[in-house]
Amino acid sequence: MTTAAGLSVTDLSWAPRRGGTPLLHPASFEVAAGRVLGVVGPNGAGKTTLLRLLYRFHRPRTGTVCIGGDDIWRLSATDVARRVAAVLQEHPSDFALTVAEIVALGRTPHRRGFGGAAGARDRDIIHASLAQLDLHHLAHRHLGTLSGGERQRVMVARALAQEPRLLILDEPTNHLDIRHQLEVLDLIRTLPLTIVTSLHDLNLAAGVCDDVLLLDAGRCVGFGPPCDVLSEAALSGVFRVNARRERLAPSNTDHLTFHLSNKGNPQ
Ligand SMILES: Nc1ncnc2c1ncn2[C@@H]1O[C@H](COP(=O)(O)OP(=O)(O)OP(=O)(O)O)[C@@H](O)[C@H]1O
Repeated sequence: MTTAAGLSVTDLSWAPRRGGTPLLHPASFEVAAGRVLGVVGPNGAGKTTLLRLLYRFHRPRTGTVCIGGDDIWRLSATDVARRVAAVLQEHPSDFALTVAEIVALGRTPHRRGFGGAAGARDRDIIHASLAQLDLHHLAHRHLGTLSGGERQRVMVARALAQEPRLLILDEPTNHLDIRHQLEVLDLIRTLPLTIVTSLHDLNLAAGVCDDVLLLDAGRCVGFGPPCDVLSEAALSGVFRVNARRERLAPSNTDHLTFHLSNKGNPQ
């Protein structure tokens, strides 16, 4: 049984070239073990760049990323893979592998030596991961024959099979119909892991995340509970729209709506 690990980010910045313009300006924040952080912001704000730093794809220009108290650049790649799993927007192109084979790849960091045989525990975990994402009926299908939404669920199942302590998700609801969006978000809420997820849908972010981090042109301009960070003023400024927070009846919940500034604001 894995346990969630806290994430601690200190003065983290990144630029593609030494001396180049930073795509992420120094940012510091903490995510306590078991919490869900949503990363939001307009296209090109730096969400994917930040996530890539968290799963050790980019080496920081400045600062550190600590998971469970350890700097990820002081750990081996295998140790990082035992702590962090990432579900990315781009899917692997090994279309000839079956769904079960792709999910089994999630066990790789836990095997002794590459190519080590799967044991009973590996098989149990693969089975449970397929079940959690409702994939058993697709287990023997080749990835290349699946729809975009089915592939997305396979990638989440592979990440769960990795038994990470921190799960990174880049737009996990992409390609998913409303039912599967709700199922993946429900799963996110119930997993006993620390989760960092980018989300474009700000109402989904407000509904599923404990905290949100708002990025604008590579700068962290807000961090905290959704009701504080996703204010009308902040969203209107960052997304250059008129953002309104409205109260829905009869559910009595908040809902954000957006209008282009030059088109007036329906009352
Ligand atoms: N390796 C790179 N070299 C140069 N520019 C890059 C590199 N990676 C990202 N960028 C640029 O950095 C900016 C932020 O990109 P990023 O993918 O992090 O944004 P994002 O917030 O995830 O955007 P979206 O919502 O469109 O997915 C973009 O302008 C992008 O073109």
